[in-house]
Amino acid sequence: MAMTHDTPGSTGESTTEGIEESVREELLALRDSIDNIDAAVVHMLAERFKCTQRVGRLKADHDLPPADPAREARQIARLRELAVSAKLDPAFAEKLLNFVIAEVIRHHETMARS
Ligand SMILES: C=C(O[C@@H]1C=C(C(=O)O)C=C[C@H]1O)C(=O)O
Repeated sequence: MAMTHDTPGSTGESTTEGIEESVREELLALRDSIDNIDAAVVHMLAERFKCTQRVGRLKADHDLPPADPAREARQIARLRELAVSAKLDPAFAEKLLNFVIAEVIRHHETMARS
């Protein structure tokens, strides 16, 4: 899953110059909320990885396999249902979860080797 994109804003120019004041205010207010949501996502992911690191330790100590495909299938089915009820594209929710799980499994594989 490609998680990067071009970032034209990273060179310093802003899209909020030269636009109507009320539009600019609404855009800035929405961006404030987006920044808060992004911060929450980072904090939630950090907590999730704290848990998965502990799972990885348990698995490494007890010679359990890094991945559990049956568990993943249940998580994906559940997340797709949650996405539908939240009006989020379930295919996107599945891709995102798979992306996170792939990283977790990579960590668990590293822990199993050490
Ligand atoms: C965290 C675990 O290890 C792996 C990672 C998972 C996850 O990130 O949710 C789920 C299943 C496993 O493939 C687990 O087995 O619970």
